[in-house]
Amino acid sequence: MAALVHHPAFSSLFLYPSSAKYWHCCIEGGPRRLAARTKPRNSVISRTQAGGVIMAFASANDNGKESGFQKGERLYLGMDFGTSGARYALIDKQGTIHSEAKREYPRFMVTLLSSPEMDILKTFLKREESVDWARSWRETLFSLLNDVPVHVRSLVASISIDGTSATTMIVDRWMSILRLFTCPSGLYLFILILDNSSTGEPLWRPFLYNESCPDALPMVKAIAPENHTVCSETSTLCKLVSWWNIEDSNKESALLLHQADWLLWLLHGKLGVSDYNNALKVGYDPELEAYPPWLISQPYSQLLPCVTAPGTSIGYLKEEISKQFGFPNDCSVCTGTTDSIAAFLAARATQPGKAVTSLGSTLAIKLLSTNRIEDARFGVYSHRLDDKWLVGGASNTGGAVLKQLFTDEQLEKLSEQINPMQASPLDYYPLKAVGERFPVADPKMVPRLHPRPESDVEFLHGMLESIARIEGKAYSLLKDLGATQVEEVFTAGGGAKNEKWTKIRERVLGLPVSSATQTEAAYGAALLALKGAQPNMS
Ligand SMILES: Nc1ncnc2c1ncn2[C@@H]1O[C@H](COP(=O)(O)OP(=O)(O)O)[C@@H](O)[C@H]1O
Ligand SMILES: O=C(CO)[C@H](O)[C@H](O)COP(=O)(O)O
Repeated sequence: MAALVHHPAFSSLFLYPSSAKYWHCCIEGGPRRLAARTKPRNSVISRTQAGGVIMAFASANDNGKESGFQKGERLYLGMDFGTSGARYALIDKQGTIHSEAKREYPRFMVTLLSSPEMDILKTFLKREESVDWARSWRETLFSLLNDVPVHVRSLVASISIDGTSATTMIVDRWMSILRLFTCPSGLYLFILILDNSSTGEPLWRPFLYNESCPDALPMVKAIAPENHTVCSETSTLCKLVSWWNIEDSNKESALLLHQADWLLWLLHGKLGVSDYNNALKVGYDPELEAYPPWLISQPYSQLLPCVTAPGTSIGYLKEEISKQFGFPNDCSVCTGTTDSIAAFLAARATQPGKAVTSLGSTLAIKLLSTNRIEDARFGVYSHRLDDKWLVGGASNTGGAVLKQLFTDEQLEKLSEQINPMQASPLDYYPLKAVGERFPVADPKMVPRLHPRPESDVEFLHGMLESIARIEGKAYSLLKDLGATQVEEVFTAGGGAKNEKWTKIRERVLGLPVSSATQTEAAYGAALLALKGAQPNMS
């Protein structure tokens, strides 16, 4: 579909794709702020009207600057767009946190209008409506920018963002304008003018991190090396091929971006830039620092973004945004990474053998290894971290299953009654839905959550211990595949605060397990912003 605009001056016909052709939005309310705090130096704590939200503002001295900053000191903003919500952390060059906040994603529901394409999408989605994730993430991004205390915004030197891995967006690279001219001879002349003012607007709904595209797997396996990372139904490449096979228009102007890439584009305005962590699952080779020939030779390779290292400065914050929010003109925007890599960076583990388990909505494992391991049969792949490799994978087990069964308060109260030194006899495979990615790559794996005992304490104990056993199997698998032997595990994510779970995991893994000093991925993203600001600082 296109919108037609007649321009009397030229009697020209402007044709441009109307980006709203699919969606009719009904809004359920903006991003709900969960919590925010600024480094409590002479802080004033106040409770907002929304109830349950603590806003802590660092007291400002007379000239409105936060007390305690050296002249010329700068701050670095990291944002984490995780599975259930988004957070920011604002740090200084020593890594001290000066402000942080988190928000839940608003659920903007969209009703799929009927059209030939929509019938395809409805069968694809298997439902009549969907969450407008692009709108939700965009609103949350600007709400979080607005949560940064006004009096420190002018100190922000750089921004970076991490997102969920393999969350894939197909966006419009440019506006294509077809111009019709009437010639003196009465002939019509169509001229296609590709206007490279990038729209960046989604051409399709995002494919989320754990979404499977089994239809594309045979085609991907036919071109990629055996057991390559992309040979998984949830890989970014499978999502791209699935879209390519379904969509019959827009291919010439389409571009693939990951969730973090697209959010960063909203800030820097340069479309088509990614990082080698996010690009891993579309087939980018971080060792070659290039897309491999078997991928470049495919017709859809034209959609692939260019790739650079995480924490690379791409450009300055768009002028209209710096003006609107009061960020400085020299605030740079840097490439990001994935949420579990950001969690690893936050833990600041630098020696091979150290590992980070992210106990968020999912269970993501990252073991620092001197050698690269890759085997899609088990959902194992390696992300590059400078000159080493983060070997691991992401299971669909984790906090999202616990959230279905218990509130955070119940988790806290029930966990207090667990004896972590006693093994639970219950053997579950906690999944929210059918399908597992790692350490068993089985898209048909069925959740096992029964039998449920009378006691909720025993039930939770069984859940926590079963997830710990999956974690243990994962680390044993990495060892069997030749990764550096794990010596110590740090924990990130919402589960890191559960001390009883930590002790259960220590017993099951037979390893020292501790909560990372910084457990939020947003802190890792802030370290990337700090890294990206170094050149500007010199
Ligand atoms: N006390 C607790 N014990 C275990 N898990 C917890 C506890 N509190 C919260 N969680 C879990 O942490 C998860 C949220 O962690 P978070 O890192 O914010 O997730 P994500 O970033 O993946 O959305 C929730 O799924 C919740 O069930
Ligand atoms: O589970 C996830 C969402 O939280 C992601 O899959 C997780 O980020 C693991 O992917 P990667 O190892 O590429 O970071």
